[in-house]
Amino acid sequence: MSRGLPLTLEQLSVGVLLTLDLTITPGQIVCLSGASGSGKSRLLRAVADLEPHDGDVRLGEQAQSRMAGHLWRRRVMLVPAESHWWADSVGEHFIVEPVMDDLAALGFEHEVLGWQVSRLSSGEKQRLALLRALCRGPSALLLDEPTANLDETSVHRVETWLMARIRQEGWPVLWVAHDPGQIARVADRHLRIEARRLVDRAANEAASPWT
Ligand SMILES: Nc1ncnc2c1ncn2[C@@H]1O[C@H](COP(=O)(O)OP(=O)(O)OP(=O)(O)O)[C@@H](O)[C@H]1O
Repeated sequence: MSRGLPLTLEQLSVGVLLTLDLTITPGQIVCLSGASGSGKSRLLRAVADLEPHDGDVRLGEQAQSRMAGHLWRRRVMLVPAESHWWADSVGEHFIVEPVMDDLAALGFEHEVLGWQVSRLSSGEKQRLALLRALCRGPSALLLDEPTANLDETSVHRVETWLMARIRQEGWPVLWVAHDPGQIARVADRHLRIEARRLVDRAANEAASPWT
């Protein structure tokens, strides 16, 4: 591992969130929790340079402010809670064809690439959007509730697959999660938005999703 680059938030502020400083090391999963509307998705969008913000983000030595947004997002890959699909078939959305091991790990056969997007369930869309993002060769991942639409078995399957790929590739990861069980399973560090700041919480600390 550790062939990846660190992702560093420097004096970042977006919306009501106060200035944030954070370094995510290669292969590290930082889970981000917080009440609904506390600013988790906006923070991820700012790190992806999709939302106006103050401060800067660095991937290794590369500053977001000195790179075109579309090039930055190829490296710092946001997987939003709601995936976007623009072509008719699943396969048309993959720049690089996924390997069988990854398809199988997510519960798909190769033929899924020929399926029409219109027939996909919300859980199938979510798993395929994750796979599509990882196939693009990112250097860092921003995951916004990546298992929100999945049943319990699929949640565990996706977590196992994601963690293995993250460790293998050395991606720094910011992962928005509501479920304390998931945070306990996947987080190397747990940050919670409280009173407009990021507060360190124990990864296995139970937290009400409403507070
Ligand atoms: N472009 C914008 N301009 C102003 N306010 C915005 C903008 N986008 C989002 N907001 C507001 O910022 C707040 C944080 O939104 P955000 O989507 O980040 O919440 P969240 O923590 O991800 O919530 P949830 O867990 O419900 O998804 C919300 O009150 C939202 O209405």
